[in-house]
Amino acid sequence: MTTEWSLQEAELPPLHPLEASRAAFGRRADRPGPDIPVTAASREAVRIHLENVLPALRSLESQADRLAAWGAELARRLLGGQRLLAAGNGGSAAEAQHLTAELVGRFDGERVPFSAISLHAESSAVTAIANDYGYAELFARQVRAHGRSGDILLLLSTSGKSPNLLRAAEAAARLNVTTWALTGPGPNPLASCCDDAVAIDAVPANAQEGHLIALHAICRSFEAEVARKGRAGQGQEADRG
Ligand SMILES: O=C(CO)[C@@H](O)[C@H](O)[C@H](O)[C@H](O)COP(=O)(O)O
Repeated sequence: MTTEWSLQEAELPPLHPLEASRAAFGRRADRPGPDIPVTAASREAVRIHLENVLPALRSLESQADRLAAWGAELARRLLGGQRLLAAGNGGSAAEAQHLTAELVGRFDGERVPFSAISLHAESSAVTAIANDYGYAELFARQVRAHGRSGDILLLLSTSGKSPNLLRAAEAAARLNVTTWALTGPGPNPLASCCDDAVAIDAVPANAQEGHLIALHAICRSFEAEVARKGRAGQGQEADRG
């Protein structure tokens, strides 16, 4: 802050506590919501949505060990030079991309980058494949291009029925690429045809929110395993002197 600016600030009259809160948060602190009318239907829709977050969380909690196992296994594979491929449609595409960004960039601390690709984010390949081979082939073709034996393919879907994800799982199986499905309520075709699945027992939008929590949980386990392997490696180095 420059001296000039600090002088100007000091000259301002002190804000009333309510005004200060308004300035900080952009709305009046004595009201629960924005200064626009809210209908009973809107309020009820929001209440129900928030209420439906809990079943998604409970469903995730009951599958915590599987999420921990996925994170640890993902760490072992990526540390061994394998790759994560991920895909989804719409909101699930955004979730998949969130995970690959955590792995290529970083999640919660400094570490090496890992190989992870969101297949739907390859815009030129996506438009070309959809245009030339049809939307159902979108991910299967990319799995055949990028997938190597021992890689992991994570497929995200609320319905578990999207044909392009089902075809991708089939293509992966032929290449010995491990398939994991993160879906809405099971049973569903995608969860059934993948090697392993976490199916969240909640309405679709809330299941989709649950997917982000699941991905971050996987990242926690992933980083714990990466750190554990790092410490074990350092121990071996020290033993060798
Ligand atoms: O985000 C949402 C709904 O929350 C939508 O964009 C949704 O992801 C799209 O309709 C998808 O095409 C649905 O595909 P899927 O989850 O059933 O595989």
